[in-house]
Amino acid sequence: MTATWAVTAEGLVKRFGERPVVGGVDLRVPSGAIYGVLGPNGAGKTTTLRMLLGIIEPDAGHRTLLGEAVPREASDRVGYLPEERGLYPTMKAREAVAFLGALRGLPLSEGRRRATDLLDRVGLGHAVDEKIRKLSKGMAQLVQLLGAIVHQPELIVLDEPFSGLDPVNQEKLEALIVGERDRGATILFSTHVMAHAERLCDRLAIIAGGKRRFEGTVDEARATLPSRVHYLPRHPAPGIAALLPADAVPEGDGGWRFTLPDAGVEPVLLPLIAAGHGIAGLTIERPSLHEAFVRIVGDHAGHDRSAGENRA
Ligand SMILES: Nc1ncnc2c1ncn2[C@@H]1O[C@H](COP(=O)(O)OP(=O)(O)OP(=O)(O)O)[C@@H](O)[C@H]1O
Repeated sequence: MTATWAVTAEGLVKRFGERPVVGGVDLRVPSGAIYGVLGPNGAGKTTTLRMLLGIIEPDAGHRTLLGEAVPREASDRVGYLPEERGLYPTMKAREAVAFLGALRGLPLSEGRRRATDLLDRVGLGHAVDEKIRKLSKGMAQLVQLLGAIVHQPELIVLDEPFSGLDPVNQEKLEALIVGERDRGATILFSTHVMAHAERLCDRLAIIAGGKRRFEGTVDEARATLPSRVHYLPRHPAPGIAALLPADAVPEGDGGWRFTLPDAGVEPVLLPLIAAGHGIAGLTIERPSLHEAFVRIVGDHAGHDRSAGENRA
């Protein structure tokens, strides 16, 4: 049966001691989507993923994984890159990938065949017979990631998969994630780097302070902040400020910046043109996901920072 939702969670709660680290998170990850769980350090992303996978039990709430109410029953259909990286240092790269696949039910011979192709795809074809301890940290991380997808799981869960990778390997990983989605898999990954989420996510949730603060598409997240207008008059002259919106501020280049009014920019421009100021330049700047994230988590960042410090 193909579930509409690869993952669902309702009111997930986890306490460590007295402190609720996850305080009632709801999630619905559509099958076949790339879904990002975004949040600052200490927000509760890893704890949430671990509860979804059945690695730890929630103190309250319900979740389903590929339609299973007991997540472990779906484990052969899931691939997982945990936050803690680690492979047997004496194992060779191809063997390590095949071994991780075998843990999820893939025959070793098939795992080795697929491992060779996968390693080639990420530019590690030369390292198939290299021992893990001889690989760089980033290369070993890619090997571990291939081990999470070699059995072609329906759901791939990646905890901060981009951290520790150089820009070239980050691009390879992005391509790999898109390739897996195109194969039909669902990808759920956590990150606090907005650029990857902005490029990859079909949908995303932002959690901070153990609570979900936003759920939707990247565009919907960006639309939580108004767009800004940069207007450069052709003929700046005294009195122009009176024709501009109240929040307009002058810029060093002779232009003005203001919030895009609900009615659009035209009602602002028409009087400026009529008064002879003209238009030498006009840009409507949409907020980035980074800016939306900072605003959405802003109120809760202090709490999350102190939580992160507690752990260190
Ligand atoms: N086993 C544990 N015992 C006690 N506290 C824990 C445990 N695991 C996590 N925490 C605390 O729970 C909070 C959330 O941690 P978690 O790792 O889920 O956050 P995160 O969003 O993944 O953070 P990061 O981006 O820094 O990895 C942190 O304050 C952390 O110290």
